[in-house]
Amino acid sequence: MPTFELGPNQYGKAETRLVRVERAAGGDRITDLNVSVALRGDLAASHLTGDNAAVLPTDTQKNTVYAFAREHGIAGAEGFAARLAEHFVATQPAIHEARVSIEEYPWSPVDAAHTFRRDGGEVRTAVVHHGPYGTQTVSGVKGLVLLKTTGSEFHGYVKDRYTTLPETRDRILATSVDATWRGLEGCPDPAAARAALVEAFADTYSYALQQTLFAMGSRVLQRCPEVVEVRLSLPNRHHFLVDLAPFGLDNPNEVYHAADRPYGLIEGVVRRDGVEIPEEVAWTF
Ligand SMILES: O=c1[nH]c(=O)c2[nH]c(=O)[nH]c2[nH]1
Repeated sequence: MPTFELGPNQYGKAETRLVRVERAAGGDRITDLNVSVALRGDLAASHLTGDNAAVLPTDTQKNTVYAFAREHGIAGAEGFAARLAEHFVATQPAIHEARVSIEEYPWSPVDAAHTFRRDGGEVRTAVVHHGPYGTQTVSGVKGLVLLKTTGSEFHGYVKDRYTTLPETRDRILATSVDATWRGLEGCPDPAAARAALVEAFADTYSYALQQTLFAMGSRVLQRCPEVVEVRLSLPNRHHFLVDLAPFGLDNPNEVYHAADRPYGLIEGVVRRDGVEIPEEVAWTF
């Protein structure tokens, strides 16, 4: 008779959508979040026998997210996530670790009163793990789309019998930045890190997206002294010059085909030298 055992497990309310309005005479402000809670602890009984004595319902977790937004405000995704994570561990004897992941959707005011415009597809991210190891915060940005029309070359690469790509001394460089960064203590300023990414993409003369990746990660480390590690995932959004010769037209770097796939995917981690970086807490299955 085969026997089975329960492996790692976690549970929680995923994707609680929360919009908070701060009403003010000078113009309202909104915070638009997608909050996911995951809890770990002594939860085997629920899985093995259906004994829910240690289970804080996911519905209650969702209510806690809304109640905390009212009681404590939000004041930054990282702080809000940490407050929630600490609450679940502090108040539930069976819960030893909590992870709160937040996606924040940025909105800009279109007037000085109460109308807003969603800022493209860009998302801010914050993930807080809280447990016996303390509190670890990983901040980030997803879908930050950047493009430069020049200042990018690509040549000198390996050529074999399958290579058709022409070398270029002038190309469009475009990407959609997914980045995370973490610090040794406290939570680094997410706006400063984001600004550093954009600035380095813009002012780095690029011979490869790989080089731009390192420059972007390095700039975050320069600008944010608390950050020890930056992870970047950069799809190369290829823009191919269209051959207009069949129509009797030249194409002096003007008309491009923006290909959506396949795309090169350049990924890497940039770390601060000589600093002991604590192992990242990441729950996986
Ligand atoms: O910046 C680039 N890096 C590459 O590795 C690569 N490969 C490719 O086909 N184009 C590019 N561009």
